[in-house]
Amino acid sequence: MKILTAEQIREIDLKTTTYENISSLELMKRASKAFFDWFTTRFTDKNLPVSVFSGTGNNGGDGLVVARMLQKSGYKVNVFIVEYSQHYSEDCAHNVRRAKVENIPIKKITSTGDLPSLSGFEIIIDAIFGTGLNREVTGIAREVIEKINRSGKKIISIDVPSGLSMNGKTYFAVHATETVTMQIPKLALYLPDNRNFTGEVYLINIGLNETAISDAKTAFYFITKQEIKELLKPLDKFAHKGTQGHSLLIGGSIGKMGSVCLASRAALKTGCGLVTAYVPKCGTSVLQSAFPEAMVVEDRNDTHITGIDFTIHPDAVGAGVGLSESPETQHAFYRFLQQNKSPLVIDADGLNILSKNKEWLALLPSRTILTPHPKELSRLIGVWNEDYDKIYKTREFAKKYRLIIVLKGAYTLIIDSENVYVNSSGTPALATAGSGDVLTGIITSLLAQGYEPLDAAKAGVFIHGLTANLSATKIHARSFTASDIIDNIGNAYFDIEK
Ligand SMILES: NC(=O)C1=CN([C@@H]2O[C@H](COP(=O)(O)OP(=O)(O)OC[C@H]3O[C@@H](n4cnc5c(N)ncnc54)[C@H](O)[C@@H]3O)[C@@H](O)[C@H]2O)[C@@H](O)CC1
Ligand SMILES: Nc1ncnc2c1ncn2[C@@H]1O[C@H](COP(=O)(O)OP(=O)(O)O)[C@@H](O)[C@H]1O
Ligand SMILES: [K+]
Repeated sequence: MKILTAEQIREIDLKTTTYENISSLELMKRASKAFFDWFTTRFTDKNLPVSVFSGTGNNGGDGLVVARMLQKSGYKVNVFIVEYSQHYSEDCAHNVRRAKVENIPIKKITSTGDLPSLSGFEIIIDAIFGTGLNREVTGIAREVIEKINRSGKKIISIDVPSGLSMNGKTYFAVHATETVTMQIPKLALYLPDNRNFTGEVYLINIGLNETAISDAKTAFYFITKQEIKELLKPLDKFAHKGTQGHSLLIGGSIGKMGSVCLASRAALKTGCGLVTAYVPKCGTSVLQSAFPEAMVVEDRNDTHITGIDFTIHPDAVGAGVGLSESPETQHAFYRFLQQNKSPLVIDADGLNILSKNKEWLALLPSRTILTPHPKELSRLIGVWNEDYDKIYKTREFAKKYRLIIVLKGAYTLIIDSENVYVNSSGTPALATAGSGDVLTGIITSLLAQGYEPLDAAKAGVFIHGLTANLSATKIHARSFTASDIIDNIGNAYFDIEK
């Protein structure tokens, strides 16, 4: 699904009205009805008093239509018009008149003295600014937003939290508890710098014209379940373990063998036919008792890897989990990179070793997948000022070395030399020890099964996150573990193929 800019969305709004021969007012009604449907499903108690804060643009217009629909269906609604400008958009002005006719209590806020008490309200609907914001919020709008943010009430933002910048760092905006955005994902809603503004983000379909959307050009995408469903390969009736791919996981050192166990088990549960772990001697019995399905190739050294020598021919290699950064291990890793021809995933200490020896990046096969968390990424590319800067620097880095970067986080980003994909699955339950090791195993397995590296990264990250969504009502987020991710990979496949 495309992520688009405010300008592109404006153009799609316009094309929708032209292609479908409807007025902009009609489109506003469609959008507001979609929000109303979401809201009335989410808040079924009509006695909860609702206040709608609307601006004077089309986002304010949406708020006014929503207020009318809510009052009509029995909710107690008050509207406050934040008059930051005396210029009203045509559709907003029309809906102010309609709201007055329908006797909705409306109060204008033009100066500090007009600020209302919020104590009588349970829910605040924020329709002050949408994607039309083009400068920092000042004056009365700022005062209102400060007051809303201090209220401690539930704040539901229409389209975007008012004040959120669509193309740069945001310093001041509504702190929404939930944001209900109109059909098209906006990048700003998924960036960690904005986590205090957006709250939980929901996408609602407002019936924008599909041709208009498909005409828009972008380098940013939001990964959906449907896309992952389309890229998964069917299981061949005559499949046998030799046709399903062989994953090799290289890693582990004394005290850190669990990481390789997790990655190897995740690889097998993701569906490759064979899994081999390459570990130091101390790891062999750990692996073979914890995970009998895996084969083990043993390093000559006891505590950490000192020479990566094997005779098997893996279809994909995942290297780095629990590896350690001892000088002998670094040297072994270097020699491995010089000889390796298999598709490759590198995580954890594998990334740290590369950060210390950046010239080795040139040895990586084209489309190698690196899976850093933000700290590991900064060791590779240096520091960044804010999220947009981080994304552009990462894309440059991916381009320079022809890599695919999986930047882990709440909305994991998959970045190659051209495009940026935002993952849509996952919950904070995934913030648990070994979660990243499991991801490495999943992606390595998909690579071994013959998926293109970008598809393996996208599907792997989505499946990993989905295990947490599917377990949300069965395992409390606080007690969800990396092993629970592995145990739910099958359920994730079921859910995607549904
Ligand atoms: N065609 C329509 O009627 C549709 C309307 N939609 C809604 O329309 C919104 C966009 O509406 P608009 O483009 O009218 O803009 P907004 O309602 O987001 O912005 C309000 C107005 O304030 C002005 N402004 C911008 N920054 C300001 C600042 N810091 N201080 C004071 N004034 C400022 C702008 O010139 C703009 O006219 C979307 O977010 C969405 O909610 C869409 O949902 C669906 C289609
Ligand atoms: N709040 C969150 N929401 C969704 N996913 C998360 C969240 N926190 C962490 N994750 C995911 O969990 C994994 C953690 O990986 P990593 O930091 O390498 O952990 P570890 O080193 O413990 O294995 C990543 O895939 C990341 O995207
Ligand atoms: K808003």
